[in-house]
Amino acid sequence: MKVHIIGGGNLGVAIAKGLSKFSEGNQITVTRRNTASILYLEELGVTVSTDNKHQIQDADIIILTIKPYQVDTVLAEILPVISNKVIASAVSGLSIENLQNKIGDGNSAVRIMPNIASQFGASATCIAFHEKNKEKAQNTVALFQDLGTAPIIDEKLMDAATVLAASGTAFALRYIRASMQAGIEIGFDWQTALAISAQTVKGAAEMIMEEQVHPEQLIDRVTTPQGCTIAGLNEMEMHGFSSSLIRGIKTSLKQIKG
Ligand SMILES: NC(=O)C1=CN([C@@H]2O[C@H](COP(=O)(O)OP(=O)(O)OC[C@H]3O[C@@H](n4cnc5c(N)ncnc54)[C@H](OP(=O)(O)O)[C@@H]3O)[C@@H](O)[C@H]2O)C=CC1
Ligand SMILES: O=C(O)[C@@H]1CCC=N1
Repeated sequence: MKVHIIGGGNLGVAIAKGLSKFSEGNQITVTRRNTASILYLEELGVTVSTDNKHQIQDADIIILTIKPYQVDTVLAEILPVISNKVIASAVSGLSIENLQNKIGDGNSAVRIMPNIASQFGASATCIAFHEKNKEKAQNTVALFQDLGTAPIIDEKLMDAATVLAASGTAFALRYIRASMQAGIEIGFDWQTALAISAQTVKGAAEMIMEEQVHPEQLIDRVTTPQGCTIAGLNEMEMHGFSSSLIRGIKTSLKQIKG
């Protein structure tokens, strides 16, 4: 597939790198105004351009990874030269209806919410589209399945998906950082503490995905009666571990909804 990514920043580059490594048979173009910092992508076979219209007529999917306030400018530039295109937008807060109105009936809007782990083929990319665009959205779904998981969700959950799956990457990293900091206090240098913390989170996530059970069932396998794990967990909960995460996620959601 010919994939045209407009907005070669944090997310656009992560998707381009992921596609170049985990998805076969694609030709990828990434655009931004100042390309100096992403020219290295050319070594991965990615075309880098400052021209948003560069061979865009040939694209099978146009992916928007720009900020919300950049959308109108970019669309004003590309709409005169495209027709019958799928435009997959990762722009947070931009509804399918709004995007479809902007791009007109001649093109099809799909909403995607990847995260930066796309780069490692490990994103949880939620995807939403209107029923009438179901067929046209299938290429997008296939593409993001190569970059991790790509559940199709009801659009009304898209803001929630943004917080859980995209912001969630930062939340998970903050857990790892805190664990690392504790690791230093109890005797490790930061590199060793970080490596242990990251691998431990990866292992826990792999168990959940493999066994598909409620986390508490696995936690029960770790918590020896009168042992150190339950003592630590109870102390964490006393200080609001779960409730602070839940409150943080709900606050993020409020921020998106405005
Ligand atoms: N970062 C993340 O983890 C996630 C982000 N998102 C959403 O994705 C979008 C992008 O986020 P993020 O990657 O973090 O933002 P960045 O600021 O890192 O990337 C946006 C890019 O767009 C480029 N850009 C701006 N104007 C234009 C233009 N006219 N034509 C072409 N490119 C342009 C900018 O480069 P230049 O200035 O050189 O043109 C910049 O590199 C946002 O809407 C965000 O909400 C969604 C999920 C996850
Ligand atoms: O923080 C943000 O607003 C964007 C959307 C999700 C991840 N980054």
